[in-house]
Parts: sequence; C-alpha cells; structure tokens
Amino acid sequence: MEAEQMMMVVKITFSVISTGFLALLFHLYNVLVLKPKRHISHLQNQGIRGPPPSFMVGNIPEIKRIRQENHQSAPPAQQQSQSQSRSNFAAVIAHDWFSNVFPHLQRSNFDAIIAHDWPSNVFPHLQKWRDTYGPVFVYSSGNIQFLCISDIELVKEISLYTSLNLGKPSYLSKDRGPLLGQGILTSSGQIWSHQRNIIAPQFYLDKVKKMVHLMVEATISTLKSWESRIESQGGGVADIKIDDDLRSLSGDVISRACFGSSYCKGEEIFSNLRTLQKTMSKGYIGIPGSRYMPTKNNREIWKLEKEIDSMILEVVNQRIEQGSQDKDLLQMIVEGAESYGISSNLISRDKFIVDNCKNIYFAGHETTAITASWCLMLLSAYPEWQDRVRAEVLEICKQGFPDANMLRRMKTLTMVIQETLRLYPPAVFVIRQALEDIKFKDIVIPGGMNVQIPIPALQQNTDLWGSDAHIFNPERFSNGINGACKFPQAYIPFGTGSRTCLGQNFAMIELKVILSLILSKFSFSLSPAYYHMPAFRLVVEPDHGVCLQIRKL
Ligand code: HEM
Repeated sequence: MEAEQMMMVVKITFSVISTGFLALLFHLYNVLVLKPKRHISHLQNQGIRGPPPSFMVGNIPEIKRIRQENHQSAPPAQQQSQSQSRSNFAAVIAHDWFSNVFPHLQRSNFDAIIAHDWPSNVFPHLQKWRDTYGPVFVYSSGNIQFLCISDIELVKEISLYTSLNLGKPSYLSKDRGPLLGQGILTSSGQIWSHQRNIIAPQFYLDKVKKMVHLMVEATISTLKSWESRIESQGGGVADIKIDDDLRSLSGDVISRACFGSSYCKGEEIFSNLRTLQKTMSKGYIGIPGSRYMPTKNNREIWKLEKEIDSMILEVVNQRIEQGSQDKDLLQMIVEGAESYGISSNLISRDKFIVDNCKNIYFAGHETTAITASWCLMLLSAYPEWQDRVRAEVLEICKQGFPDANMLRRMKTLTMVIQETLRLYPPAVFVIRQALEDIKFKDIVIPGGMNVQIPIPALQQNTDLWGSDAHIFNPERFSNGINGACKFPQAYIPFGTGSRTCLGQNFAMIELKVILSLILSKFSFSLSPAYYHMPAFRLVVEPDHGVCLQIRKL
C-alpha cells in the first residue's frame, strides 16, 4: 500500500514538473519565436521593412558589425590627432586677430572641425537602416522589437495621442530598473498616473520660480571654487574640466529643491548613481534576461542598486523622523506612498518611495548637467555667441543676481540653450509600447510592439530644418520653436505626447541661472585638451568631458 502511495506521489510530482517544463518551453517559444515573428510579419504585411533578425540575438550582430565598420573607417589614432589639432586650433583662433579679421573663415573652419552630426557615428546602424528602408523600419535588439519612426507626419500623430494605451515599454523597467526603479520614468498605466499626479505639482511654473533663489545660491558656491582655482593656478586663467562640477551643482540643486537641504547623503547617492549608470551602459548587450545572468558586471549592478536603495531609504526615514514644515517633493512622495499603499498592493511603500526618489535624482540632475556642459562647449567654440549672450546677461542683471523676471527676458540665452538641446539632446529616444493594436496614419502598430522615435535624427533632419541643420545657429530660434522648423513636432528634446518631461520648466530655469551667472563672471574658450566625442551612456554625453580655459572677467 505504502509503495503504491509512493508511486502515486512520484507520478504526480513527475507530471507537475513535466507540465511546468512544457509550459515554460511553450512560453519561451512564444516569447522568443512566435511573438517576434507575428509582430514583424504584421508590419511587413503593411509594407514596413527592416533588417532580418536572427534567433534570440535579433539584429545585435549586425549592429556590432556596422559600428565596427564605422569605427574602422575613422581609426582612433587618426581621430585623436585630428581632434587634438582641431581643439588646439579652436582654442588658439578664438583669441587671435584672425577671428576678428576673417570671422567667416573661422566659423566655417570650426563647423568643419567639430562636426555636430554625431548621430551618424554614435548610431550608425540606425542611419544605415533609415537610408536603406526609409523613415519607418523595424528591427530587433536581442528579442525586443522596435518600430523606429522618424517620419514627421507619424511623429505628429503620436504626439497628439494621449491614451495610456501607448505607455512606457515593459522592457524598460527591467532594463533600466536598477537605475530608475519602477518610478514614473519606467512605469506605465496605473502606477504611472498615480505617481505623475503626485509629482507634477512640484514642477508647476509658479513653484519653480520660487526656486530661482536657491539655484543662484548653489551656483555661486561652484563659481567660487572656480575663482580660487584660477587664483591658485596664477596667470588669471585655469584649465577646468567642468563636467563633474556641473553634475555636483545640478545634484545640489535637485537635492535642495525637491528633497530639502537636509539631504546630506546626496553627494554619495549621486556618485553611486553615476557609477551605476556607467556600469549599466558598459555591460548591456540588449538580450532580455541578460541582466539576470550572474556576470561580474551584473553582480556589480546588483550591489550598487542595493547600496543606493538603502541610502535613499535611510535618508527618507531620517527626514520622516525629523518632520518638516515644507511640503517638498519628498514629502509628497511619502504621502503618496501611504495613500497608494492603501489602494493598491502592486508595489510596496518603501519601493514606491525609493524608486521615485531615484527617478527624480537621475532624471533631474544628469540631463541638466550634461546640457550645461554642451552649452558651454558650444559658447566656447562660437565666441561671437558667447559675447552676444554675455552682453544680454550684463544688460539685464547689471551687477546683480538673476531673478525669475530677469531670466524670462534673456531671449538670446534661451535661443542658445534651445539650439544646444537641438544638436545635443541628452535623452536620445522617445520610447513607447503599444499596449493594444493602435492605428497611426495608415499603419496599425500591433499590441506589444515598441515604438522608438530617435530625437537627434528628427532634430538634424535637413528636410525639416533646412540645409544648415547640422550647423550651430541659435538665430533659427529667434521667432520661437514654431519659427525655427516647419513642424514644431520635430523639436522634442523633452519628449512628446502625454509623457513629456515633468521637469522641463525647472530645467530651463536652472540652465539659465547657471549659464547667466557663469557668463557674467567668466570668459572661456576650449582648452587644447578638449576632444570632441559624443558618446551614448543611456544619455549622450561628451566622452572625455569638456575642458575649458576659464578667465575671470
Ligand atoms: C535638459 C534637461 C532635461 C531633458 C533634456 C529631459 C528630457 C526628458 C525626456 C526626453 C523625457 C522622456 C519624455 C518622453 O518619453 O516623452 C523625460 C522624462 C522625465 N523627466 Fe526630464 N529632462 C530634463 C530635465 C529634467 C528635470 C530637471 C527633471 C526633474 C526635476 C526631470 C524629470 C523627468 C521626469 C519625472 C520624467 C518622466 C515623465 C513621465 O514619464 O511621465 N527632467 N525627460
């Protein structure tokens, strides 16, 4: 009898295991073979083409090959020496008589030297496929399919579509999860709308204006450190690599503005986030599941993620214990987490708080700091614009510090920032996932498909912006965005549609404060050490940083 029972248990266990195994196999077959095939043939039937994907890896081998070919066509040694002589040239020319007597020559030389059409180097595969298959094509990164769209009429329709059926892709929360968690940047649907409702009021324009004073204070302390470096180096000039200073500055601003000045651990959190960002962009091979493999890189990512999460939670709990009169963003997130916890068990209270703080930390400081770096690089390279903007700032602020009213009047500075964000948008893709079949123009995007809009490709499209699309010309924004381009939807550095950047007003005001204060206190040119090489590390940043020769005015 006992033996019979044993047999029975063994049989049941075996059939449970084999059913589970078969279900897993079917799931894998569906995810890895059937679904991608269905998506691609659905689009192919509508005349959309793209490079043929291979099993599991999709088009990754081809992406690697195209990048390799692109790299080989411009050997690094040659690039380095060219670039060195270029930046030497720029640094020297900016201050000698040649630039005054032959400004047209200097300008055109510079445009030839520091080429702004970097997207074709950083994403050569997208450029190649666009040339081969047209402005709408389909490709696969590992097992994730993307419908890449740079057709302006389609982009226009997508930007007007407000339904949550076009949400954040599910792969993003896995892919960027360690950095951004399940915060608003990565979540879709229910959690997202709740989070956005909590966070959005913090970024209303009237609230942001009150933060100008706080931004000025933070900037002044950075500029004081530059002054002492100039004094200590002697000769009235110092070579300063500005990127990390600007990163700390924007980190300081976001800490004070959104999380209260008692956010003492901010420094450490930011530096860990930066290491995490670098580690993640180094290791990512685009195959789903690869994040979960116990590689050395992934172990490093998990360790950093844990450290960051516990640091944030520690600071939040300290803050809750201390209590606060100010209703800042942190307070709102904590209250939001309490109310959300009552209505949902989708995500724990602690995770809700940590993920949203991480989101704002990363979204709010990295992008702004990089934009400030690019903007100062461009103002160094185009001294005539540096002079023009400085004259405007000095006229508006006299000898004082900028306030919200003054910032509004800085039209030339706004044009320069807009042009910087056109040529060097730090966030390079708007990414969405169709949660059900959605029709745009005459294309039905199948449910589950990811949509990718490459921001730089749109913003440097000569058909939309004219033959000078690759050239730095802030003048094009003199009549606003509508005057600069036939289609305002082709200018989307802050994204598009219902999920545009929550912090865009905040970012524009912060950039104006930082840049106007720098311009009113210093003049600057490119250091011979500057090496122009935009690189993609989840955001587009200067690979070797921006090194400037800075003089006190
Ligand atoms: C120059 C600076 C910035 C740039 C270029 C930028 C760009 C972007 C872009 C492209 C998106 C994605 C939008 C989309 O998918 O359509 C985004 C989302 C977001 N950004 Fe920014 N951003 C900047 C600064 C900031 C700042 C300062 C904050 C906060 C203080 C912030 C908070 C956010 C948040 C919370 C989202 C997610 C919105 C959502 O999904 O609902 N950003 N940003």
